Amino acid sequence: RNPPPHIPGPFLARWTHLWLAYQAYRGRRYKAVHAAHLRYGRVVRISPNHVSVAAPEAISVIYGQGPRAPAKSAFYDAFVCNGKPSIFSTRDRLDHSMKRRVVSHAFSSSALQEFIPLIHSTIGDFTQRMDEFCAKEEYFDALLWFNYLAFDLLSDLAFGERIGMLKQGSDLVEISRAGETSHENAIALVDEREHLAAIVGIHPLIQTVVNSLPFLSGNKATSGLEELARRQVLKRLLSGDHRGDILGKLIAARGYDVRSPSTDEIAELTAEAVTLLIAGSDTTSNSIAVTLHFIATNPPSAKDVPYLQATINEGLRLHSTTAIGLHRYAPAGGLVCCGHFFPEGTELSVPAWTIGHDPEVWGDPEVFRPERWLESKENKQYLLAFGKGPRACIGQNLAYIEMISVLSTILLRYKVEVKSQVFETTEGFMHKPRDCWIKLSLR
Ligand code: HEM
Repeated sequence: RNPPPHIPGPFLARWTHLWLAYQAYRGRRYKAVHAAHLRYGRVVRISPNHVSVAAPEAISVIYGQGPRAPAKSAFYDAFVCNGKPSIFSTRDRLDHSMKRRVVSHAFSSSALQEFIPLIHSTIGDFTQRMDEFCAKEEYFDALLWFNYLAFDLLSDLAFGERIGMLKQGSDLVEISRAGETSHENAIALVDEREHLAAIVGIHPLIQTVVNSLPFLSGNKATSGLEELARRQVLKRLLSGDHRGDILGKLIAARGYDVRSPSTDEIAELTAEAVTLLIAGSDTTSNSIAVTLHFIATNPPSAKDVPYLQATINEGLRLHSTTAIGLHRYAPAGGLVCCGHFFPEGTELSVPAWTIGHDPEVWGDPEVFRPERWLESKENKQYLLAFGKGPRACIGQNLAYIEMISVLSTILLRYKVEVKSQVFETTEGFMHKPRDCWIKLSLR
């Protein structure tokens, strides 16, 4: 079942999963895998049973459609919440198609049209808070505020109620554990859960050992987020409301009786709610922060919506919000990719950061040049920020609406100065900036 023995890779990675797990622990997996590709070539072993393929032609093979499409690997078990796989973490093809059909109601173009006034109203509140920073004429960490905005936006669309971070100017949320209530930072909970999952997902044994240690901060973060999501789900069910929020659409599509939901139904909705909270907030806010940084540190240019969308794509590529390769298994009968045969069960991935920085694909990959997206529509097939194939991001259109609305509001209303020309990043499952210090003044 192991991949062919001649595939090169870092010495330790040939023998143990701990090499990759250690890189993930250090928050630099994408850098280590990229360095391995520079040294060993396009096809590299990054764990005893895992081969990273940094070739554009591998994208449609490893993330392909159809009955023999490689399925998500056991890596995703680390993202299962409450013992119930969500649309994101389920590995079973049938279960996934059924969930995707149900969830897609909430992301259809008519649903997105309904969401636009809600998005604008939350951005209105965000703008008020930004005006206060303008008046202070001081640098502030805008990443925090993009996070508050994204959480409020997402909770409004998902549960029909904003968590209220913009209003309180903080991400503290109430969490009850074993009868005790405390206030915890929601953003830290998301970061810790995501980071832990990205490490332990690398091998089932690591998952078993780490999951048995409930005192670890990542495990506490998981239970905290589950509790937060379960509370929102119960509140939403008990309200008996018929609002068109994402949870409402899920409940309707499933035909659940909101007056007497079963434990199983609550667990399922909670798993989807945690996924929405994590997948929909952190990702968008980090992408907004890096794109704003790139805009502020590069010469000003035309500002219409297609150009802004091109700018966002360039930010997603250059920073690579999704930087690691997303894990898949070679299907029954194996798979041929880039001239190699991989037996069934070989873990395979295409490293998003490496593809986003491949000179053969982009020509000048280190240059921030939004025009490349207007020059060629072909480029989109190499942008891995939203994944590809049947498991690609279902929230992609919503994310673009959010990012375009927020960035155009900021750029039209304020002049933006960044404190530093460079930003430091870290990596959990997603690749994110550590902060985004800016100063705003009214135009
Ligand atoms: C810039 C913003 C975003 C980025 C970069 C992003 C990235 C991704 C990626 C890379 C995947 C595929 C993961 C994999 O194969 O392992 C994914 C899946 C997913 N995303 Fe997003 N996402 C973003 C915004 C959103 C939003 C706003 C939502 C919802 C509110 C969302 C919900 C989901 C869901 C539910 C999945 C699982 C889809 C499936 O397996 O069928 N995402 N996202």
